[in-house]
Amino acid sequence: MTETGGTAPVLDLHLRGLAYEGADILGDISFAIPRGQTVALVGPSGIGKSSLLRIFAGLERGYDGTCTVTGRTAMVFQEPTLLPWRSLRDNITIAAGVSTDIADAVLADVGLADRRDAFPNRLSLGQQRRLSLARAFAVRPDLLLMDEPFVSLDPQLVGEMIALFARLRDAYGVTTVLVTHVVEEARQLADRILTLSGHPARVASDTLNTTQKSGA
Ligand SMILES: Nc1ncnc2c1ncn2[C@@H]1O[C@H](COP(=O)(O)OP(=O)(O)OP(=O)(O)O)[C@@H](O)[C@H]1O
Repeated sequence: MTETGGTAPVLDLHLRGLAYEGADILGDISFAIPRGQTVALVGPSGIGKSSLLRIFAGLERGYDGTCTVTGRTAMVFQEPTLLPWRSLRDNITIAAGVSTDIADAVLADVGLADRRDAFPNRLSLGQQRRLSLARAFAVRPDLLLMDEPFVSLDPQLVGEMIALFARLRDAYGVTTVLVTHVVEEARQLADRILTLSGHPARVASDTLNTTQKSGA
């Protein structure tokens, strides 16, 4: 999945620091992510993984440094954050530039084509997660940010979601940052594993993953 090919990185980070209420959370962290790469961001609870993801998403402004993202971002959260009063299709078309045709195509991609007029509260947890993935892919993001997207699912569903994500990522060729505390998920999905540690957090290791199972 890694395509460096001389193009500008999708993400270029030069962070000098992020503090909340006077407490230094993130320190000096610099790296770039080439187009097409899947990066797993790992580290202990509370280290600042979600904070870093929020910086990438443009949701966190109070940091020192620069973060340049080339193109569109989409985010998949731990919880699906769906709009219960809108149909599945309308949950997807709410994003700017997403037509009903695109919504229907992406719903078919995740196996929910026949449920497009249903409401999210009629879906199983697994279906809700699939809808959440569909919504993110529908905007054709240049950078997909996923914050523990497979948490609190049973092991069979985790396996299905990992396979679905890998299939969509390969089909759409999207660059991804996946926050996870599950080492096996990182090994299965990532081209590269960035580990945060310390207070304030820095990159403790940045390694290419040679054990990735293709197609998950
Ligand atoms: N808006 C905020 N205001 C104050 N402190 C915050 C805020 N957001 C996060 N923190 C603190 O910053 C630190 C890093 O939080 P963050 O959620 O980024 O960690 P994390 O590595 O994603 O943790 P986890 O794996 O448990 O989700 C934690 O100590 C957290 O309590």
